[in-house]
Order: sequence, then C-alpha cells, then structure tokens
Amino acid sequence: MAGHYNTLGFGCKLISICLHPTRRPHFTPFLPFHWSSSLNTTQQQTAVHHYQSTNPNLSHRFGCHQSKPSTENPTMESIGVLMPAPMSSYLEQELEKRFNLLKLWTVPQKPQFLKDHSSSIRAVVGNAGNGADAELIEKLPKLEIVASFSVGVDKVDLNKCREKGIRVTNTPDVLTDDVADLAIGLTLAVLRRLCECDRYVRSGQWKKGDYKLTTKFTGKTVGIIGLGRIGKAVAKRAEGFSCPIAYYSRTAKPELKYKYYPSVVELASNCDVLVVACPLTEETRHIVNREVIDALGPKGVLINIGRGPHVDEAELVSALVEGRLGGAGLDVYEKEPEVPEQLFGLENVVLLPHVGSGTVETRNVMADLVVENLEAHFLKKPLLTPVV
Ligand SMILES: O=CC(=O)O
Repeated sequence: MAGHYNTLGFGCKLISICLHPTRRPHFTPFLPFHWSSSLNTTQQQTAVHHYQSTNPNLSHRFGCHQSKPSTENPTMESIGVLMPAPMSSYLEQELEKRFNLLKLWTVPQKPQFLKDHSSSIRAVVGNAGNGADAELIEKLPKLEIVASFSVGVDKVDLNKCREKGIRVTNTPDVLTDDVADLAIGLTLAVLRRLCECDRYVRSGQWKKGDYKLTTKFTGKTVGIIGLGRIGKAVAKRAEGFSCPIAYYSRTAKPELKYKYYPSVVELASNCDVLVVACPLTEETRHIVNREVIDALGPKGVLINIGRGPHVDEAELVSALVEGRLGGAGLDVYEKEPEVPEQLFGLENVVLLPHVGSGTVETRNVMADLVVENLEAHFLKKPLLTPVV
C-alpha cells in the first residue's frame, strides 16, 4: 500500500480487510464502519477513493482500524482519557470501546473530579475550542499525550508539553478539502450575496422587484496568507475559477507558480479576496490589522477560515461598519461563540459558526485519527500525526 496504488486495487484491499472477521469485529459487515449510517455504498467508496488519493500517507487506516478495541487490548481499559468538552459522539463511542473515557462537561464539580482522577488520566482529547492549557496540564501529573480533534493546536500549551515530555497530535490532511471548500463557499457567498439573496426570496421581497447586481468571482485575484496544506487547497480551487493567486508566507516557495509578496500589506494591496489560512501562533496573532484592512480596501473581501485572533476584530468591525472594507466571510472569531453584533445587520458579511471541517465524513475520519494516535502511543508505536 505504500507509495501509489490504483483505485481498483485499493478498493479490493479495503473490502477484504473490512470483511475480515478478526480484524474489526465490532463494525457493520460490508460497510466501512463509521460511514455506514451516513453514506450509501457508492458514496462510501467514492469518499474512500478520494481520501485515499489525496492522503496517500494515511491510506492504511480509512474505514478499518488495524488495532483492536479494548476487549482485545484489555490493558487499555484502565487508561483514563479526559475529554473536556463534547465534540463528536462517534469519537466518544470509539474511545469508550477502548479506554476509560472521562467526560468533564458532564460533571458538576470539575476541580474535584480532576483531583479524583488525576492518577488515572494519561490522555486528553481536545479540539479547536478546548485544548490543554498550562493549568490543566499541571493538574494531571500522569498526562502523557494530548490528542487534538483539530488541525490547529493553538489551544494546547505546546511549550509546557515539550517541557514535560507530553506528546501532542492533531488531525491534519483529512480536513483540508472541507476547509478549502468552505473558503471558496464563503467567497462566493460574500461576492454574490448568496445569504442575502436567500433572505430576499424567503421574505417575499422578490415579488416587489429583482435583486440588485453583485460582484463576479471568476478572475479575481485571490491572496492567501499561509500556503500550507489548506492554503494550497484554496489556491487549487480558486485556480478553477481562473483567479490569479498570490500569497504571503514566512518564506517564498519558488517551486510554486504563484506570486509571492514578502508582507501581508503588499499582498492585501494586490488582491481582491484575502484568505487567512495560516496556523495561529504568537507571530500570526492580528496578522490582519488596520493597515492590512486598509490595503485591502472598500472593494476587497476578507475570508477567515483560520482562527479568530488572526484578525484584529475591533478594526475589522469598524472597517466594515464604515465601508472601508468591501466585505467579509468569517468562520472564526476572537471570542467564540461570541460574534460582534454590529456585523449582524451587514449584507456584505457572511457569518458561520466555526464549521470548516464540520461534515459527517471528515469529522469521523478525524475521530479515527485521534483514536489511532492514542492507540499507537499506548502500544508504544510511532504516532501517526505528531506535533510534539
Ligand atoms: O478549527 C478547526 C481545526 O483546527 O481543525
């Protein structure tokens, strides 16, 4: 399976592994286990082939865990895995099969609960909203690994983890397509006023007259902050709309044909749509500030599918309210789930509740990756997607 494979070969191998009675005794025969409820067989095969071809390094695990649940790995049953907040019922179910899952949000006395279980908690499963900060890490002396159900690990105190020898994993690659799709969706929604048009129809206003003209997307210059996995996937999609692509990143990538700008202000001055797609770090906090917003200008559109704190939100709100920025499509905010109410009445703004990777297919594959990182760690095997 390493290297490359053809679609037919992979399909056959997948089915033969899935049906093997001893490999994965606890999932529905004939169907890759977590897709059985949400997708029909053709959709499952299409999704598997797609993930397989776009993530060849992850190919071994989709639809078929190689390792066994706790009934066959009894040593894992006593391992305390702390989940601070709900994130996926499928993930909870898979963790419960293998470990002693402790759901912090369900207990009223959290500090006491943490004290009571501090000697058994060896793993924390966090996400984009709830990670493991220094305070939590200090309360868990037996903590060995933080497995994040997210690609971004800005809510995990990575320095503290390094200092204490705690491993950290995330869920890269598997969510790239969804997040990039959403960036394009937000761009179209803002430029073509899709949400506003929908409201226009629903409220009966169409009967009184046609909706006003909007702005074309095809051919607009798309500037991307951060040309990592997600940034590149956004670029690839925007190329499909004949958009010239420009980018800012710490270093130029001469192997790519896109135009590089050595500063975000220069990038913003030279693009129509500016997409934030970099990880949140101390260097990228407020990377979109007043100067960048002014450079983007009254015709420019900001799309944020990264993290809220990438953007100086107060500056963004005043620029939008004052008409100094053309529009914004936001999936993330500085203090989620709080969203500045001044944005609610603006037709040139589309607001989403942090749903970049929020599809059934992707969240389930992310869950598999979390589980498999934990299993690998406790079986003393190499982590699949290590951060620390
Ligand atoms: O925001 C979502 C993620 O980091 O995966």
